[in-house]
Amino acid sequence: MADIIYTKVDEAPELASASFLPIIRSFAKAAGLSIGTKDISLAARILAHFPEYLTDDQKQPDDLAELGEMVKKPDANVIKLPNISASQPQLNAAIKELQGQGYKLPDYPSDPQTDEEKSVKARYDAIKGSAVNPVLREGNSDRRAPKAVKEYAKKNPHRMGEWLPSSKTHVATMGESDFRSNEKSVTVAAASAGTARIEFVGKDGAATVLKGDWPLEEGDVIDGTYLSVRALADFLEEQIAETKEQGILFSLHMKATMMKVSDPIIFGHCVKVFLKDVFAKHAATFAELGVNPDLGIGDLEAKVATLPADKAAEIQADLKAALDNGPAMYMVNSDKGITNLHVSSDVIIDASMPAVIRAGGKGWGPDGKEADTKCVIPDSSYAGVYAAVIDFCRENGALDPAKMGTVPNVGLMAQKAEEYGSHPQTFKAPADGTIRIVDAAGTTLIEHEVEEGDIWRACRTKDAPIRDWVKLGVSRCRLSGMPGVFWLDATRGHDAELIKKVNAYLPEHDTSGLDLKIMAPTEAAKYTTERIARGEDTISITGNVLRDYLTDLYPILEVGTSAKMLSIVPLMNGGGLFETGAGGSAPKHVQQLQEENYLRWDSLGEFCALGASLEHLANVTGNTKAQVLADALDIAIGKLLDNDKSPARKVGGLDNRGSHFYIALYWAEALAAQDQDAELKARFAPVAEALASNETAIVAELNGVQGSPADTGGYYHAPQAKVDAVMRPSATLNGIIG
Ligand SMILES: NC(=O)C1=CN([C@@H]2O[C@H](COP(=O)(O)OP(=O)(O)OC[C@H]3O[C@@H](n4cnc5c(N)ncnc54)[C@H](OP(=O)(O)O)[C@@H]3O)[C@@H](O)[C@H]2O)C=CC1
Ligand SMILES: O=C(O)CCC(=O)C(=O)O
Ligand SMILES: [Mg+2]
Repeated sequence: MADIIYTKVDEAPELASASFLPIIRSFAKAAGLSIGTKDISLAARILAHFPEYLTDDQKQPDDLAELGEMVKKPDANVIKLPNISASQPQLNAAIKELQGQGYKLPDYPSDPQTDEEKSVKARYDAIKGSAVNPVLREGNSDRRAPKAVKEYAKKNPHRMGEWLPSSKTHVATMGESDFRSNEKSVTVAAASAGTARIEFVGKDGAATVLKGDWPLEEGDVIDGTYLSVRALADFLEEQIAETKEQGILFSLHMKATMMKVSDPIIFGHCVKVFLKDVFAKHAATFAELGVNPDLGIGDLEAKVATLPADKAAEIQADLKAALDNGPAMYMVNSDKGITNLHVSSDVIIDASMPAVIRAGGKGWGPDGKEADTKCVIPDSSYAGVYAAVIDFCRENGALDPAKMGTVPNVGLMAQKAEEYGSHPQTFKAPADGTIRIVDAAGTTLIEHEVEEGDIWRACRTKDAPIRDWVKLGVSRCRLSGMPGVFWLDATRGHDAELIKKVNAYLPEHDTSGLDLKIMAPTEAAKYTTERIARGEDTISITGNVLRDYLTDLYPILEVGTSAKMLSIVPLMNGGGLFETGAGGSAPKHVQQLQEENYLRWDSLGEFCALGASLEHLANVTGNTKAQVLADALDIAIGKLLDNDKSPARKVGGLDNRGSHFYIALYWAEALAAQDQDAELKARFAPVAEALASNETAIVAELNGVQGSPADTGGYYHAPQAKVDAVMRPSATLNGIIG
């Protein structure tokens, strides 16, 4: 096995890897270290699941499954870049691209009839959404801004939009009949351990098993809850009308990728309510076309375009009228007419809400201008966190990155904890009736009365990850000297169970002198935000959803982007998973590369993860050369920041490739300057010299390609040779690295 596994992913980070991975390999080789790769891209995951449709040389191993086993072993050392968590439209597009390249994959069967179609659909559904991270995250999460990054941001504060007291931007949430308010939770007792089932009981008393083999262990915290779709539709209708009266933008913020079963349905309800008249008037045509509102307005438009011209024109006119008559919508791309409701994966709450707050409470309207917006977050479990930060900014003005404190996060996520592991236990109620969890002994643990279409889900949080999370929280507070807040709400079913466990496990650790609190999320957000405004630091110790939300929210306000985060997953069996940054795969960046051969992706997250991975390797194996590489890289990162060699946003500046040249230069210089390892010193002195003396030529070669379109030969499955040609345009640099 290679010493370090670097994942092959999608979109912007994968483009960046084409440029950065050869540099890593070249430096690591000098220390006798090998870097392997595992392909967890969307395309590779599709190909791995359909071998019988492929020729022998098209077949691919299931790298994700292999990695999933690897992370359970003590010697695991994996650098994990962000990958696509595919929405249905993205999955369809990837299948189409692969088919076009000669892979005879089946289409996604939306209405499977035969056994084969059912098997195909089940396999595609397993690839959809957040199908990678939950498999690899066999540990809890430690995300924080590295010291050098935080100091750089204070000295060079990024632009923040102005917050005015008159801002009408606000959060709207249901507050009743939603997941938060219907939640029931129990900690599994010894008598309930074993295989539980989840079943639906109709009004006639007949029971149908929705999920038959749900293994529960003593100590697991399980929750069941549902969101009433009748209440949801009423709520959305009110909010849409109110947005129009308020004269602001309408925006919906969901996590349709990670919450791949529930959130596309909620998104679909919003599409249907927003376009109520269109769906009513054209019900028959939409049924014939197979229109599914969960797939968004984008899919609807594509299907309508296949109709005879006059019919298509009629529906298009009605659609336009509906959009014109409703409140102005928050846009993904106003130039191209892409609305918030086009594709469920275009607006993802962890990235979208912080962007609104960073911009002073503004979103982009259909007229291409910034405006205040209503942020609709239907479920009220965590909506109050954003409301608290928005209220704070409205009252106190924008936070100041030059002065603000920092909010590292310790997140409970191991072993598919909480909501993010709930997909296999999420169901649309087939009719009016009851959904219940029945334990192995036949006792009902949790039950809810539901109406047809209601979205019901059950989550599980295993005991060992909770215990490990409490330990990690205490240890981060001890090491950093910062106070820590457990964001848990005693009035919520699940959190009340967790509070009992936190109180039981805290005494296992030395907490003397530590400032540890438990606060409900909205209060915790207020408290933490008031503290950062005063320049004070606070660790947030949270569940899985808040881990996701807060590790974009605070970093985006503090340092401008979550790309610069150190994102460590200490694996429960002793290995290390090093995630790169806390953000995603930035589809916008790929578009920019295709249009003008400029990649503004910032690889700082990769640099930090690589440093942490090398350090972990040195600690575990005693390889001192790995430690020397890590120390030198740390110096190089500091220098890169000080000298402003991170990518700029626009053509003309230094882009991703240029920043990789500088990290290589500074890394080589630091290795040449150190005295711990003479061999590495001698090896890298001429490399540093060659890079430094060719700086002007290399930067000219790298920047010279900017400004015209770039063709990588594919989006989801681009041929490596073409990507390499685009991403490695400097023959001089390639020569030195090679
Ligand atoms: N760990 C993982 O595997 C994750 C995967 N994802 C997946 O990524 C895809 C896109 O998600 P989305 O919500 O749009 O989030 P992204 O983080 O990909 O994009 C949001 C915006 O954040 C900024 N950004 C993020 N990373 C960087 C970086 N390294 N350098 C510079 N800017 C950056 C960019 O904004 P700007 O340039 O305008 O400032 C970008 O347009 C989805 O498929 C999602 O599921 C999302 C999160 C984590
Ligand atoms: O797995 C995903 O879909 C996204 C993960 C994410 O956003 C995060 O971990 O911060
Ligand atoms: Mg996230």
